[in-house]
Amino acid sequence: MSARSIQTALPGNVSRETLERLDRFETLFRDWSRRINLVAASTEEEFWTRHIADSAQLVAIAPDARHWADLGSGGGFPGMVVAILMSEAADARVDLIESNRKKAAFLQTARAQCAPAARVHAGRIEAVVPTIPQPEIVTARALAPLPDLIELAAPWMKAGTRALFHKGRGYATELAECRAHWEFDLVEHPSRIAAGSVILDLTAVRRRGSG
Ligand SMILES: C[S@@+](CC[C@H](N)C(=O)[O-])C[C@H]1O[C@@H](n2cnc3c(N)ncnc32)[C@H](O)[C@@H]1O
Repeated sequence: MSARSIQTALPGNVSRETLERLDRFETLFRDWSRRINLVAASTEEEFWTRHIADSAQLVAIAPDARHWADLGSGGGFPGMVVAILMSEAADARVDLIESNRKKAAFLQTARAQCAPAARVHAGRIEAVVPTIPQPEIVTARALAPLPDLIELAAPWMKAGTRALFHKGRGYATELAECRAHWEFDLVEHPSRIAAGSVILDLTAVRRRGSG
């Protein structure tokens, strides 16, 4: 499978240059995967669906957003894929935060070769978030339960940043836990890739009792 063969799962019209960037990212990803764990080995075969298309579906939800930040980016999902898809937008910026030194080195290499819109921060989310200007969208996939994600992104979300969080089947319990401490507007987008999974779209987040 290649970038071209999953183009129907990608948002909008994806240019030839962007498809080439995605192909370059795959080559780099497979090369580095031989030395470090970038995703669970069992999912590498489904690179284009489980990782690229799963990440790319976010851009279809927020096509006009230009400044994104991705928490715990790992091997680049979803942040690096968003950054590649934004490559031709002059004003695009995607901040990727990853504390693992080797994964952050991979992300720096990918930025240099495939994704000029990406900015890689090798550090802990708690320390890096206050150093980044408020993004329009914050994302996270497979990082932490929803209550912890909201706490990590709270400095931005309380100021109006919209969150797009990938979540699997157990998300209803996590939402119920969040509602004990937070109020927010919610849209649940069914995943285009994984049956039963969702993209939780949270806006207007405020802590309960904060007035
Ligand atoms: C399970 S992986 C998911 C990676 C990627 N988002 C994905 O879906 O493939 C979680 C990643 O978050 C990073 N991480 C966990 N806690 C972090 C923190 N407090 N600050 C920065 N990165 C963190 C880990 O190093 C790891 O690479």
